Amino acid sequence: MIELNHLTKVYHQGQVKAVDDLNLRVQAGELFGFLGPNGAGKTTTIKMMAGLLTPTSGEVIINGHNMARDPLAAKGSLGFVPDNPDIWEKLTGLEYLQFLADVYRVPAAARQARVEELAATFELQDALGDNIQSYSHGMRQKLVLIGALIHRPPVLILDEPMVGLDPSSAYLLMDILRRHCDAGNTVFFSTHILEVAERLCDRVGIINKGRLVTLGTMEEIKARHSQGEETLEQIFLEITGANLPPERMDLNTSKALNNLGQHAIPR
Ligand SMILES: Nc1ncnc2c1ncn2[C@@H]1O[C@H](COP(=O)(O)OP(=O)(O)OP(=O)(O)O)[C@@H](O)[C@H]1O
Repeated sequence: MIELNHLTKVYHQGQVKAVDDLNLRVQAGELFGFLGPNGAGKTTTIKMMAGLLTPTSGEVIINGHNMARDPLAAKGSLGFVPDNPDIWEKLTGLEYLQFLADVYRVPAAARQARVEELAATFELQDALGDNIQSYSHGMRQKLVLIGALIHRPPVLILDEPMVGLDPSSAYLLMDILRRHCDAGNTVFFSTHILEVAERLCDRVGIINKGRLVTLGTMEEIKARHSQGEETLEQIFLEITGANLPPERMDLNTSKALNNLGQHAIPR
């Protein structure tokens, strides 16, 4: 479970309020999508949730542990995938995973089986002996994902996890996120791919200029913000005040969806 209470982050001695009094609860078993235009405050929120940034005020509670008061327990309860998979390039994939398994105190007896299972799921098993510097962006992203799942965290937080993944890997990731939730865990991820959020998430929240502007299931959001058949993209444009025509608004969205091709998005 994730709980954010009055979470606020101010940069530049008060000139930029990146996150403004954010209140949110994401339950166990819930897959939550965090949407917002560029600069809305998504990464800042996620970095505070992961314990990488100190809030100006407010609190983050992960699986019942307060991030400020009990950071080890809070961080031990979460897996984190940052928006850029910058990892130690001189290590092999396996060394990187062993290091994370040490950090998260994964019992030695369980380690090998978990690494093998996750590497097989992401089809990375043949590359684990190679230096990370030889990995493609997508392979690095997969390795970071495996590292984030190595300790079976009850809370998984991901910042734009679909970026850089090919269609089948993106599909695989969505399936894994859904299964992680169905096993009773909490998943929170930011995305620009609105249709992925629409099809995959139990609830979504849209942040704009640091404030949570709407929150709920797709049905709830549509009932609240639309008169008829608007898509999430149209609602998003309307409530974030973006005024580009939909076909130009988010090239990532249409490109990513084209890439996904005929893959059905798992529910
Ligand atoms: N280290 C920083 N110092 C000063 N301002 C910052 C810093 N990091 C972010 N900001 C500002 O805070 C606001 C929110 O940024 P943030 O990166 O959280 O948005 P985002 O929703 O993740 O954007 P994007 O979708 O483009 O990644 C922006 O106005 C940004 O310029």
